[in-house]
Amino acid sequence: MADIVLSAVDKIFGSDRVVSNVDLTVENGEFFSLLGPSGCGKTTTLRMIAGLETPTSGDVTIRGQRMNDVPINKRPTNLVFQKMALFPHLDVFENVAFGLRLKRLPGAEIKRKVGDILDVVSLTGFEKRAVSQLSGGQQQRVAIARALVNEPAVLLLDEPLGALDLKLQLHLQRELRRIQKATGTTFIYVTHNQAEALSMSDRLAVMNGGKIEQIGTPAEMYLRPATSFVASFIGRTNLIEARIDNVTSGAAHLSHEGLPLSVPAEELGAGETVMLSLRPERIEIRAPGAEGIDATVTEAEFMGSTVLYRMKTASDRTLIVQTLADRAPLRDGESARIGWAPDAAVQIRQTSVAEDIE
Ligand SMILES: Nc1ncnc2c1ncn2[C@@H]1O[C@H](COP(=O)(O)OP(=O)(O)OP(=O)(O)O)[C@@H](O)[C@H]1O
Repeated sequence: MADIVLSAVDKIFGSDRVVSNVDLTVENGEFFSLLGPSGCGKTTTLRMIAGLETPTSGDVTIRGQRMNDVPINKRPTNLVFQKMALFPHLDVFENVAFGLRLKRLPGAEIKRKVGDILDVVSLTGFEKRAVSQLSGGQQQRVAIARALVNEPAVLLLDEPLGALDLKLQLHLQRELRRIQKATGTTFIYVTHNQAEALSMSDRLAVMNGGKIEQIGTPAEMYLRPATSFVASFIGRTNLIEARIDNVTSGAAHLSHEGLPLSVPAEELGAGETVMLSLRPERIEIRAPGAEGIDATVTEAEFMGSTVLYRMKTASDRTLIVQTLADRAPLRDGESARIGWAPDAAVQIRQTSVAEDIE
């Protein structure tokens, strides 16, 4: 059963439509991320699921029940923010036990539940520790334990790792994924960090300007982006606009920089202009004289296992090329033969292009 369904949800603040016609289904037990740049409406969407905001129009349904008018404390959801306020005067055990004490559960049951959840978040042995004596990552795990101990059907997480350093973020990403699988809780995770969303999610939605651009698995989003925004926001890409030369048996043929490309044709015809995404790793550096074109390195970025080049072609176009760092890197100004397989690009719809934030 779907845990959460948003249908035609709009949120308007004053004259700003910050969430626009959002349709979304999250399945039971899924790790689902809302990914997008700052201000795209992902937090507002999460807050409407939590009950902190009311949709201007459309419906939010959780486990088959329409939630629009259900107050936050009556929803089967719990929220974890970037900076969780723990109770500084209570120890770890009491911070986690807080919600259970409010429910007046028997002491033995509270002890068992808190013990179980501290085990899940790898904090067994920290029960009596003051929260002020914990690291940032440990505090965030206490916050997550406090939310999970109430056994919510859905845990809503708004950039919960945003305030932590990179190493801790990477560690807790894996921990969160493990916790989610161990408890089977549905997670809806808001982030602007594409690497985080790709590595953790079963599926994700990319939002831009209040709208959902695409929903899919991480591999689908990367390998078959639907729009120019998704192609440029998730990973890097070369966006190519080209005219179709001819169409044969379901494939449209065109060329870029004189090299052939083809995409499944469906409803395309010769002469039409299409937009394609050609990932940097699909462009190969070839031996001198091999089939391809010559291009000159204008910038080389050594990234460890790979090298990223910006290369200029004879017609003064820049292509981004990424190769394994298994050969001596090309230097600025050096020229090389490059090429690609005809099926290296995918067709996309033109929307906006994500700004390079790196
Ligand atoms: N209560 C409010 N009143 C007016 N405008 C708001 C309110 N809350 C959010 N907004 C606006 O709605 C837009 C979307 O905000 P939202 O917080 O949902 O974005 P976001 O994608 O989560 O961004 P970020 O990652 O920066 O938090 C922003 O332009 C924001 O300024």
